[in-house]
Amino acid sequence: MSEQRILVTYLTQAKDLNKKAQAIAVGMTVGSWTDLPLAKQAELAPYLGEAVSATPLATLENGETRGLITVSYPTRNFTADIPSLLTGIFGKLSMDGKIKLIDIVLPDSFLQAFPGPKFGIDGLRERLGAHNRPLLMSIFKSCLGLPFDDLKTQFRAQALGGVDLVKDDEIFFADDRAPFIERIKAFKQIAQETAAETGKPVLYAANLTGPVHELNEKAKRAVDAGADCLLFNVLAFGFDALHRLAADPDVHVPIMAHPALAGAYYPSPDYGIATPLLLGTLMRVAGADLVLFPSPYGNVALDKTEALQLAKHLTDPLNGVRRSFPVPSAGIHPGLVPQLYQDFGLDQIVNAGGGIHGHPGGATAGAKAFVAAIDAVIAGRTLEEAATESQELAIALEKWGGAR
Ligand SMILES: CSCCC(=O)C(=O)COP(=O)(O)O
Repeated sequence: MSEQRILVTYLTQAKDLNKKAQAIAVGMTVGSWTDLPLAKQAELAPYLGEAVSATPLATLENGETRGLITVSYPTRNFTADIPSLLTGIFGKLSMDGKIKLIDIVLPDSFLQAFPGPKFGIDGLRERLGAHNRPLLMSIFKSCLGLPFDDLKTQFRAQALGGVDLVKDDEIFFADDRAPFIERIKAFKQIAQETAAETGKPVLYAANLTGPVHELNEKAKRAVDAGADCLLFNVLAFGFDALHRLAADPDVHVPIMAHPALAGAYYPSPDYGIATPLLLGTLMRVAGADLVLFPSPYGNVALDKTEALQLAKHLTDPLNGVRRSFPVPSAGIHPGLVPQLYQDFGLDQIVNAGGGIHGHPGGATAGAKAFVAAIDAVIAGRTLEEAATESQELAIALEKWGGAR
């Protein structure tokens, strides 16, 4: 059977897109080709990249063509990890003029080396016993420097409002006032108390930080202490750190990927890595169970087409790799729930920090407003109708308005 190849698509510009694709295929693999003696060519042929296609999109004022090119790479060129993949297909190329990495299609033989999410959408729904609605998550605002008791109060308030998950802020590292393991134990205890009151479980996602070689050990200690979920700043640590956590059988809790630093990669139309690949395919393949990304509506907005494509990359069939939960975030308030539902559907997590804590009635009321909004869209009702039965939602709509 012939070796399966990795297909890589780039957006670039050149006088001749076909020639550029050929130059990349050779330059990113064996380095030079036509000048080599025939015997050497035969020896190196199994390692040679191939130009697959060139699709022009526009002719530029300087006479160059802007377009998509696809190059295929033999899987034998890589070790089965994302650092080798990214370096091999885009390492020095990322610094060589206008070129953006758009998509990677990994063959089965290569994908098998990656864990993918341990739990994914179905596993997380199972843990929460919540199958027929978007989930709801709230974010501590703020964490840093607060006394432990304040954090406990914040956790209790969010949980009593009926959220499914509470996550740390991603900038919560200096936790000497509320140490990592102690937080996990304390919030677990509070979660048990609030579940007895509300009838709803709530999971706490603790921010996993520290030296990269200590992460797995720290994650295991968290699991032993009763951790429900881990928040992880994937791009700061590197995709391989996520891969190693997801592949570790002792770290049997869902991992939530935060997009911190992603703005250094995706916003340029000409450079970097496209968001559906960066925060979609790569996060999922490396093992993120939940992936936060900027929603198209908030204060840190992502282009809507890209956000929808990203969510598809997290949830479309991918050779048996579990689906990751899309978590469109930033600037989310209850009035946006119908829009979120229309755009991202059932399998998403509605996630809010300011939209919960900024409620005039406090975090419990803020969470209740979201619960009422989610129940309304699932029942096919308008928020205005639901607000006649939920004072918390009525107050939220008065403060933030409805969907834009
Ligand atoms: C840019 S996506 C990550 C969103 C995030 O981490 C966050 O804290 C959002 O907070 P908000 O108050 O805008 O809900």
